[in-house]
Amino acid sequence: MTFLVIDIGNTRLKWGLYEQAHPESPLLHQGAVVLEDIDGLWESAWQHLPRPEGMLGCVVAGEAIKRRVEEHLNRWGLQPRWLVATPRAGGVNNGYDHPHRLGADRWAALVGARHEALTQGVARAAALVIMVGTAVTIDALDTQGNFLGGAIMPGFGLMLRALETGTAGLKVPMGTATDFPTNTSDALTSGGTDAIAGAVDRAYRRLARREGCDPLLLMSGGAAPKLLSLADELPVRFVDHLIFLGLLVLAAEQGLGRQTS
Ligand SMILES: Nc1ncnc2c1ncn2[C@@H]1O[C@H](COP(=O)(O)OP(=O)(O)O)[C@@H](O)[C@H]1O
Ligand SMILES: CC(C)(COP(=O)(O)O)[C@@H](O)C(=O)NCCC(=O)O
Ligand SMILES: [K+]
Repeated sequence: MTFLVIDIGNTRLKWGLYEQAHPESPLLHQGAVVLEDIDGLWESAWQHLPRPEGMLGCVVAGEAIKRRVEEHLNRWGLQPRWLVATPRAGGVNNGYDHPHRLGADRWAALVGARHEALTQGVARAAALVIMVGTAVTIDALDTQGNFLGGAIMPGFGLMLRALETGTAGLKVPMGTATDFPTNTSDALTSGGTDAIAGAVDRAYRRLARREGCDPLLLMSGGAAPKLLSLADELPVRFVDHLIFLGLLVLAAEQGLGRQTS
């Protein structure tokens, strides 16, 4: 069999085709498209895949996008299943005031992170989960797998666009992050990088203090490579497929391996 996982964010749809609905399953095929190109997803990629026997997805991009993807899934006769955050699943307790209002992508990433943390040994099982996409989220898991809460801030693109539209003098090309920027492009890129890195640093220290140990620091998302330099200061691990991993853990738990259409 094969099992499809989908992560639809506010910028891109990411998909992965796995051998089975299981966290240790091999990844067979994967791809990503920006939301503007979603209508071509069947012709460009999915029609060439072996038909998945089941799927689980998370979507934070809204109903219209979700329905367009469901039309593609229908061509396989595949019943769409979209994750909603719950009070407890995949070994994680959801501490959000209204658990179901937590973004499904954050929920999947937390479940994936908990799975990662446990495979590293209980002493280091607290984790900080950073997703760097359209927005940046910084979510904390304690040593027991309780999601304590987490912050949302604008991602690189949103920060730059806000500065561009809100000022007259900041319409410049992308720059490079440096310690002491000496031109507008570098100043903007450095500002965005420091804003995110500084927020991560604060959250990391806060969680370490609370849990009395060094948390696992996991970073994922399309723009995570822009924060590579953070590894000079913090023990950050870049993980490619944290959301896919969480979706597989949850799919296995829900017995979605063999869905009927
Ligand atoms: N081909 C690409 N098209 C658009 N953004 C890209 C691309 N490659 C990397 N990125 C970066 O990744 C970010 C989107 O990351 P992603 O995790 O897909 O976000 P989301 O889950 O919010 O859709 C963009 O803001 C951009 O910085
Ligand atoms: C925080 C998010 C906008 C992140 O979206 P992304 O950057 O992945 O496109 C998304 O997880 C969301 O809409 N969450 C719902 C609100 C919440 O989590 O509190
Ligand atoms: K995301």
